[in-house]
Amino acid sequence: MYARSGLLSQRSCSSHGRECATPVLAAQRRNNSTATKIAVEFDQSTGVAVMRLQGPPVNSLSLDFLTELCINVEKLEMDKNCRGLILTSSQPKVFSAGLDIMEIYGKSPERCGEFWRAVQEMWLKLYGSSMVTIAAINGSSPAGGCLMSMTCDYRIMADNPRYSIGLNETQLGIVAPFW
Ligand SMILES: CC/C=C\C/C=C\CCC/C=C/CC(=O)SCCNC(=O)CCNC(=O)[C@H](O)C(C)(C)COP(=O)(O)OP(=O)(O)OC[C@H]1O[C@@H](n2cnc3c(N)ncnc32)[C@H](O)[C@@H]1OP(=O)(O)O
Repeated sequence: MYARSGLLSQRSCSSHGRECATPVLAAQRRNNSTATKIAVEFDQSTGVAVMRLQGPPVNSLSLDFLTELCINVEKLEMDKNCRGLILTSSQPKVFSAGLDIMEIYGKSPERCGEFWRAVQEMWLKLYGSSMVTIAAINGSSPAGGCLMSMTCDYRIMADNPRYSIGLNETQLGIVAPFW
């Protein structure tokens, strides 16, 4: 979902010194899902977009989720009026539970490869963004959730002792591929 006044066209541009993505994007080619796991509100007057993660129950990062996230970041990146992006969660108590472990458990090497490429695409898009990016971490954010927030320029976390954040994935026997 991308809510703002006016239509967002997928044009090539170089405003604000940015090189924009080509109109046909890798993430878009991959996206078959119609469900919306990301809601974006763009405030024209401030130039700041708020991206809410709304994948129940815990915003786990599935291939569909990552694809939708990348498409939305790309769209905002192409909008010369958008200068800032706040990433936050609509789910109670959880920012993101990290990678959807069902996407890697018992899957073929090809499928795992596709999934890890999508993970890489996500953090490269956020880390390389020309927008000022802020993770408003309003819940727990283990492993891939922590990675996602680390790729933002700034992080602010809700002060609640029940919320945790960190790279705990080795406890599950998961080692990120060599990038
Ligand atoms: C620039 C950077 C370069 C390099 C970076 C280097 C390294 C980065 C590597 C990143 C790698 C990441 C790997 C991963 O992310 S693996 C996933 C790790 N995640 C976890 O271990 C989280 C486990 N979950 C929890 O701790 C809790 O669920 C949580 C605190 C998030 C929420 O707790 P709550 O009590 O609110 O809910 P639950 O009842 O526990 O869960 C609800 C249902 O959600 C399911 N669930 C939870 N987490 C996941 C997940 N990750 N994937 C899929 N499903 C998940 C859980 O099983 C429950 O399901 P049901 O039982 O209701 O069916």
